[in-house]
Amino acid sequence: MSLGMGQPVPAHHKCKHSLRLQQQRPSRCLINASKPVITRVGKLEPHDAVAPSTASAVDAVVHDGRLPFLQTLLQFAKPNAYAQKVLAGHRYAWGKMGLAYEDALFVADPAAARSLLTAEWQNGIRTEWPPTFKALLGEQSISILQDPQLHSKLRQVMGPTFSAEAVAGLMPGVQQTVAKHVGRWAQQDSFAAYPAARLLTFDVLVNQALGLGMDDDELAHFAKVFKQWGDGFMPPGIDLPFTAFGKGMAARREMTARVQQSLRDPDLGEGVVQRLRDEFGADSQVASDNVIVLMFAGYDTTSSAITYMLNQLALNPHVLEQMRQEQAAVQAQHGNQLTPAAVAAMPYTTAVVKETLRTAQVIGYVPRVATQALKVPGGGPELQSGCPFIVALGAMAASDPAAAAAAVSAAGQGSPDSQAGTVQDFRPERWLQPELAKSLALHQAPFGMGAHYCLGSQLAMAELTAVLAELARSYSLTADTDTDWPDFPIKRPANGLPCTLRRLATA
Ligand code: HEM
Repeated sequence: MSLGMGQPVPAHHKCKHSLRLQQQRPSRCLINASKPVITRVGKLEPHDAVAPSTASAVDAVVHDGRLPFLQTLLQFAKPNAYAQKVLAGHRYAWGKMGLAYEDALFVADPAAARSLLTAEWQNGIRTEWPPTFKALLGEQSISILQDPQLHSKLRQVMGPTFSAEAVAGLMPGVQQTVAKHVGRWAQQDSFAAYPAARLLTFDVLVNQALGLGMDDDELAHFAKVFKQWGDGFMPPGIDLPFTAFGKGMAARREMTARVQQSLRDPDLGEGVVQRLRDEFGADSQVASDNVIVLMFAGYDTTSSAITYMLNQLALNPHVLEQMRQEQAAVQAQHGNQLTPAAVAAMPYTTAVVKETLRTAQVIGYVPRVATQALKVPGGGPELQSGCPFIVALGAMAASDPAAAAAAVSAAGQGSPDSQAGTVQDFRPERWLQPELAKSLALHQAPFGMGAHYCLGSQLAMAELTAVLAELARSYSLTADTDTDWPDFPIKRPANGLPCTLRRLATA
């Protein structure tokens, strides 16, 4: 799901003081701000990866990452990059957020972030969405609702569809859908990867995961409706027929009507839609809001990741080559089906999926608000009730010393492609090095953490794996990778990523 940092926070949750007051007296959001700001102390160092922060007075020091007004505009096009700029390599930073230019705490300490999000309901932490998100997703959707019992019930009802076992059962359909779309891509001289990946993930979602039974025409129509709906999330959210938000709301009404048609269908097959209906009733808003939120959460995110993966493969042909060898061995032993045993026999391909998610940072941050006074665990600062904060997943991932360590070790071995040696280098093999596992597990959280941990992570991994297997087994790939990647409302290539696929003579 894409999350909006560059969005106004509702007034009742704002820290009320101005920037000028912030600089003159202790912040309402940050009790320890009266201490002197010593930015060096809070900086993430490589040893932090293996020794997560423990209670310590010095950790409470927060970097002052408040940027000049013009620089805060970066949050609207590249909020993940903005969060990293505010943090500037520190565990915690005090930065500006949203149209209203509010103060928020940015958190990049992996242990503290995990601890905060794991117990978020108990700690009075809530997801904090701007009004456009609430209106477009629905007040009763799992991401928006503020009732812990209903949240837990929804996870129980929807979870079984997305468990590892259930996704293994969906895999034949996912694999078939992927083969159909990739085959169509290869029939064109060139195709734009981003819209093509969107159509693929929409197909998987509505027909495999949700069982809504859309044919190609309806699929193409609702993919457009969905785009119109997605465009509505951009602020300022004025509900008129000609504004993006107004058109988004019209799209939501059309989607709700289509979802309700399935909910009321007596022949509806087994699955998550049927379970929502049985639990909450065919006409309930809880059921329809949560079918829609599943589409929202699973569509843009996965298509963004697939597109970024194609970009990385085009830039790193040796990775595709290495997967080809692995896939040939897997096919020889397990046949063509991506059974659990076959997937378990492809560690390098799985490492490519993980490295894609690490470098793509599809969701670079998750926004929250403290609804009661809160001490950030592990010696972090204190927040007062009403203070917004951002868990900066992207900054955390980028501070992972395992990334830099792999680059350094590859350079030491004289690897030909190791000159750059930065954490952004695409090196799937880092996931196969046992000595880096602890650090990667601590810092990499592409699917979030804790109470709101991504419900569809297994499905997303399955889709990425199926695309990689299909490409490596049967196609060569080139792409125009010379493009910018804005990341709001979702990370995507400005040029759509024109690609060419050719079927291998041996396929
Ligand atoms: C690469 C693809 C994906 C990424 C990177 C991703 C990432 C995330 C993240 C970071 C969160 C946590 C948000 C928060 O803490 O506020 C989340 C939540 C969620 N995701 Fe995903 N996701 C992906 C694919 C999917 C798919 C395929 C589905 C299902 C079809 C899905 C369903 C959900 C749902 C329902 C939630 C809300 C869970 C809750 O609030 O309890 N996601 N996702």
